[in-house]
Amino acid sequence: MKAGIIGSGSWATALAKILTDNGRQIAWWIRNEDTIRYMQLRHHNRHYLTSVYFDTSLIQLSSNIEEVVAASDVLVLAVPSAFLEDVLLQLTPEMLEGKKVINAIKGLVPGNNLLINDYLSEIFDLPLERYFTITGPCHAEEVANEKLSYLTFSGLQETQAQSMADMFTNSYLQTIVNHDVIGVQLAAVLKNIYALGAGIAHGLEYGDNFISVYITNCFREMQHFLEAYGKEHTEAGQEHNYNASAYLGDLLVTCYSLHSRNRTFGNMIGKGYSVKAAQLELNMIAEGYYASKCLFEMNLEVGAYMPVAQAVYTILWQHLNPREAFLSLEKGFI
Ligand SMILES: NC(=O)C1=CN([C@@H]2O[C@H](COP(=O)(O)OP(=O)(O)OC[C@H]3O[C@@H](n4cnc5c(N)ncnc54)[C@H](O)[C@@H]3O)[C@@H](O)[C@H]2O)C=CC1
Ligand SMILES: O=C(CO)COP(=O)(O)O
Repeated sequence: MKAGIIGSGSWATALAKILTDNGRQIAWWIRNEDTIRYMQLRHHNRHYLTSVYFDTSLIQLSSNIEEVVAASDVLVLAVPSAFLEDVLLQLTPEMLEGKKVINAIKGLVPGNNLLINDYLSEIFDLPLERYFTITGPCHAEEVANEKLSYLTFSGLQETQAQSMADMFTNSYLQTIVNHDVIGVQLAAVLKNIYALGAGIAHGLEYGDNFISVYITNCFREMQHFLEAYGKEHTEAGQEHNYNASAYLGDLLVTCYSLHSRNRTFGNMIGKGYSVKAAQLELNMIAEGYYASKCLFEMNLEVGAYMPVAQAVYTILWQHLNPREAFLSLEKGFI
């Protein structure tokens, strides 16, 4: 099974490293011709995870996405959610016929608030049986340094998810499989919002004691949302272990790790930067910014009690003063 990676940011680069470290041939779509030429010449990505060197004899590099799709059995989506539509609009449903898709994006499609599987089903007729996700607490920078990490592969059928996971498993990368292909995506979207909020709290100079209480409450809120969403949208009677690393673990790492772009972005907001200034300074994508709006709109239908996610949305999109927002959150925490 040959994988085609779509995207060339830090996560795409980390996933390409894992696959090629495992001796796998990959096709890799990189938007920018200069980045491709540089990779061919110097064997690394000039912009992201620059310490990672590749055996380029294993890689078919192309800025033509059709070529990469045609050469692959399974596509790994790893562009930030905000650019996904632009990238995929270059494809047609026929080009995806028979292909499997692994979504590594932790976000919803902005504008229509769709989960990536719903978007792929609507536009490309991709059935959920051919759709898988990669989630879990895993910063690309630690993959670059081969620090032991765990990724969860989800799919409707665990045996198929296992065959996706097997391509990635190695000495520094353990894999876990589950069938909660919808729940893990929502957990990943939510944890980005909460990590952004943890950054805001940090920027406001709350201490470790408060932040642990904050995260505890976020975890409860995450479960409320997943349960409320699940009642409407997934098969009844499915039990989920929210204490697993794809849910709780990713919330923890993103709220605490200094690698987190969401936390860093939030920290700047807490310190008084405007959204625009924080985006310019970060120069990378904080998915939680887009996710907070998508989630707010989605929750108008789902109706879960989401005071933290709502506070983050109101700070970022409606200019609520972060200090005031956190003062009112403080009162409701347990
Ligand atoms: N970085 C990480 O440690 C992890 C990231 N993810 C997820 O992976 C996804 C991708 O994030 P990263 O690779 O970290 O982002 P990044 O900020 O490292 O890279 C951004 C990428 O977007 C590309 N880009 C910029 N403008 C574009 C445009 N107009 N059209 C198409 N592409 C454009 C850039 O060339 C670059 O490849 C996100 O959903 C993120 O949540 C998931 C797990 C870990
Ligand atoms: O998803 C991630 C870690 O699991 C990456 O989080 P950030 O986008 O906040 O860096």
